[in-house]
Amino acid sequence: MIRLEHVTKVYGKGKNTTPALSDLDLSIEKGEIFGVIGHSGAGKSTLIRCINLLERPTSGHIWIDGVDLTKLGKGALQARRRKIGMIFQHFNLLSSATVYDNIAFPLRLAKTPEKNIRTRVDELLKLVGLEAHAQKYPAQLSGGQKQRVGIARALSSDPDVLLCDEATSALDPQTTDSILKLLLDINQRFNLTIVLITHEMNVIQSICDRVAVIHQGGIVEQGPVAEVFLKPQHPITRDFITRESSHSELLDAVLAGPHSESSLAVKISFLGDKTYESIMSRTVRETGVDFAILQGTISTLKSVPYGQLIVRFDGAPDAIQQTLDKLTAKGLNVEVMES
Ligand SMILES: Nc1ncnc2c1ncn2[C@@H]1O[C@H](COP(=O)(O)OP(=O)(O)OP(=O)(O)O)[C@@H](O)[C@H]1O
Repeated sequence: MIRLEHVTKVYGKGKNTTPALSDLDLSIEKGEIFGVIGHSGAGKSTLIRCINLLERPTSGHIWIDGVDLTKLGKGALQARRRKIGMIFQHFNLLSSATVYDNIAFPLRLAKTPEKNIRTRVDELLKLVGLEAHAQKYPAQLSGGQKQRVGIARALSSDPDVLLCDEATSALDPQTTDSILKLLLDINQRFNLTIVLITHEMNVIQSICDRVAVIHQGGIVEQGPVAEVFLKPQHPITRDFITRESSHSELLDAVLAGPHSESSLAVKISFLGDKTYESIMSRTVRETGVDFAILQGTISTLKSVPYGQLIVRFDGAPDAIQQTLDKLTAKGLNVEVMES
């Protein structure tokens, strides 16, 4: 549905230029929630703003439903943009307008009759759970409520794509969860394609179907979220995932602590039903190695259970290797740790 082809963006002119995106290709399917994650300055905002041409690429093409946006004239681009909603980290609401008027704003711009506006705004207020706040001003709302207004406003012209620019970065964890749930609900109810950028892996983990990791203006890794979590290939991806799984200094200390020469620290990841099976105990019974649990976590990737166990195996090297092979053959992801 959305395709970025050889997109390059360089800010500035002459000697004073900053490269932001370099020959970037990306495909996003209709109805999916696609996350782009990267560190500060990686090019996330530039990328998402290129999708609706808020930022025009220096070169390359942006295709949406087979139409190259970079080739559209002003009027046609404006019409297409109306079908691409966007929400922002700092909400970008009109402070002097009520919640109702903020949501009505794009409809008034499009010269929609007031009667139709009322029906649509009432629907949207209900959808985002703000029926009781229609006449309030943004300053009277919490961050989460402001973002709900942002979402309602973005949906007012019934878009087929919603772009989310760090939409939860200014919110506390609990409010973040409620906004992510709302986005997931909207995606499922209306088959709306959602593209979000974030620097937080938990956002990707909670609602995304696929993820791309951006670094220095290029995509270094992408795939279904479960696949990328289980087998991260690029060091930047590993870094994001490790931090998310609370790979703490405490764990580093435990890994470096006293242990026998014959032991080996291993990270084992489980997905789906395997999370509940007693694969570990059955395997070590077969191979005769001992193990100590150093850390264990369980969470979900969207709604799929996902577990991670860091253990230290103790036994003959052959028996440990056999254990690792058996765990891998049983579908677990096994990664030997450094110390
Ligand atoms: N308007 C601009 N003019 C000049 N350089 C810019 C502009 N906007 C972004 N850049 C530069 O482009 C690069 C990518 O910036 P971008 O904002 O896209 O990254 P980001 O991943 O969104 O970062 P952050 O998470 O900090 O917002 C950075 O080097 C940044 O300094």
